[in-house]
Amino acid sequence: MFLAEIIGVGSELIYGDTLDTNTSDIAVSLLPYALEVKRTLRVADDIPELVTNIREAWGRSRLVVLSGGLGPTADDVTREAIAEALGEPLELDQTVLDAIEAFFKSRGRVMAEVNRKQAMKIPSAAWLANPRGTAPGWWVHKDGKDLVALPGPPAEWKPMWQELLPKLALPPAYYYQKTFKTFGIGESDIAQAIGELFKREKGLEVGSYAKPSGVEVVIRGHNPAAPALAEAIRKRLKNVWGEDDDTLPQVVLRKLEARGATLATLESLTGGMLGSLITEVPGASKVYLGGMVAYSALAKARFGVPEAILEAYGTVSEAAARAMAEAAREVLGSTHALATTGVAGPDALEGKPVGTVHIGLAGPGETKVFSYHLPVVSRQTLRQRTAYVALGLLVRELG
Ligand SMILES: NC(=O)c1ccc[n+]([C@@H]2O[C@H](COP(=O)(O)O)[C@@H](O)[C@H]2O)c1
Repeated sequence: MFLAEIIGVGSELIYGDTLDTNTSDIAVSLLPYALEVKRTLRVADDIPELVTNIREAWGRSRLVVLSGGLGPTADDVTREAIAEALGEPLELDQTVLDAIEAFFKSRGRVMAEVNRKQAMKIPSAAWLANPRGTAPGWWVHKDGKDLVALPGPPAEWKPMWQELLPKLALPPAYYYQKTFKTFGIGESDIAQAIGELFKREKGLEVGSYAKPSGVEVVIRGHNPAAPALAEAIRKRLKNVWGEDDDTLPQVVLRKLEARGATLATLESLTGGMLGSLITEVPGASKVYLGGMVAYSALAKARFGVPEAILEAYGTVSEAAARAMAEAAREVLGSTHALATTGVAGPDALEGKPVGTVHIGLAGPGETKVFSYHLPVVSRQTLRQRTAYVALGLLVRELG
């Protein structure tokens, strides 16, 4: 297998002003080829640092892809760094300069002098047109290898890259990937269940990843034995609610729709997150009647939670969660309802510690309440986790 390396360029990637998704998106796009991406880098807008890294990557790899640093300002130095690393001069291309000027004119603006540098390239590079921006990319094919420089904005580089990929004539390879999505079990239990099948060998990799919607198990690799391994792992996993691109809200809605059921929500702790997750799915209206955010005791009472329950047990209680789910089901006339209540912090509430969560699930038969002490990472993650747990519980209940 040949190596491919991907370098994200920009100080903003190092400090997190912009989260780097480009290097992994490019790595994923290379999976169907016989190239191995063993490292991706993020490098500051610093010529010496870039030159060193480009030289190293170019020395050992079949393909080097850079993203970012092709803008017009002083901190955009990818072109200069490639020129120095490959030992070639930068030359102005009048045709490209005219095209950049025309791009500005078409938007009723005048090209600034700084944009001139975007029309510079080294002799061995071919231009990659960028119809969505002013920064054209470069494609260098030299010594049987390729180096590609793409602009940073995804809306600009993605179509350019899609067009270029077939032209690079990269060696194709068999590739398989399967993701199993689980609910309600931890990573260590999953490792236990998978046992000796949890392997990492040449061209075959099993990984488990904790996500807000539960632990995901991924089987991937270029090895033709991958599908059989995935099948064997699937047999050992319990609580799988979906695969690959499935999302929890999607699966909830699909299952409810299949049985002609409808859903309502009454949210306190999650303040609308549950409704928001559900309504992300196109066609949610076929199943989701709606929901209410009842953050105060007053709102809970107005939506039909008996005041006596709130007074006797508090708003963060099993009894409140039960009454909330039943009230939602009653008020909207749905077959099913979910309710959330809990303490997101920073302080304890009603004598209950941060992380206390009660989820009410009302169905045509009975109402169930699930109570948790979720790990307190932050207010936001606790609330998000609660919304996903509520959906996971409903999926499990629906079978
Ligand atoms: N019944 C509920 O779930 C409910 C409603 C309002 C606030 N709270 C909690 O009370 C505490 C104080 O709330 P605020 O930080 O929104 O003022 C937080 O921990 C919050 O999560 C819980």
